Amino acid sequence: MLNLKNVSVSINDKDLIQHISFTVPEHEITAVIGESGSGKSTTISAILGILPAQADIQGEILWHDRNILAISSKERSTVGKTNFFTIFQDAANSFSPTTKMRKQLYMFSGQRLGHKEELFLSKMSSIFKDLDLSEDILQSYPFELSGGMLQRCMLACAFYNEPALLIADEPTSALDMLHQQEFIKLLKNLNNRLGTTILLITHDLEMAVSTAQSIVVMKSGEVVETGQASEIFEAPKHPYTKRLVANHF
Ligand SMILES: Nc1ncnc2c1ncn2[C@@H]1O[C@H](COP(=O)(O)OP(=O)(O)OP(=O)(O)O)[C@@H](O)[C@H]1O
Repeated sequence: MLNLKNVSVSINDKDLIQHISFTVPEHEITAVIGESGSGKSTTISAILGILPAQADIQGEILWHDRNILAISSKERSTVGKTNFFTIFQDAANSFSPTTKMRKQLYMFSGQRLGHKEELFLSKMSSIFKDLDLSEDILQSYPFELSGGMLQRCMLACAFYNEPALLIADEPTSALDMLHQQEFIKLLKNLNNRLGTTILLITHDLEMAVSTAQSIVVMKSGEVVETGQASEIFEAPKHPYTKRLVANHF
């Protein structure tokens, strides 16, 4: 479904990622792992079409066999809006501090799909129950909620949108261990229940192996290894992956 072929990004002649190729199979969870600066965020920005204006991008990003790098920015934005949903690292930064959660959650879900507020409230209320979130949250400002709650609110929007592809960019790095585990459980639940394809970006190999079916390992702007999570864990091939596995387990 999502297929990156030979994707390279440079800014002012500096190579950020080089000849990246990997596939994100439909209905599966794929994790991209790599140390800081390996090019994970650049890869996500390339998929979402949010690279800085001065960036030069080469290669193909195929969404259901359609190269989204070769279509107009208007078409691209429609493809993104109707198929992708992204959860970023720190949910607190995704919400405006001066607007109550009800309005913001509506904006990220019901409004995005053209739903009236009534429909939004009934659908969101059942999602809140599933995620064990109190409806009082709707009347709160973001600063009144914990990081874990805000991140779960973003996930509630993902459940609402039922995107074909959910991109989760280091979604648990601002959470403590307990909330990390809870969040990953909910992410798996979304994948199980709705068949949502998930691209999880993380620097945590342990989380990648326990969450994803496939893993893409990045280092210095390149993909050095891809494979089933069990293969990567049991028989890593690239020296960098071997080091990662040895250090984590
Ligand atoms: N706008 C930019 N201009 C120039 N260089 C950039 C820009 N954005 C990122 N880079 C460089 O590109 C490389 C890849 O960065 P990127 O943020 O994609 O890595 P990452 O794996 O996501 O790291 P992290 O886990 O720290 O977010 C790094 O060397 C970074 O300094």
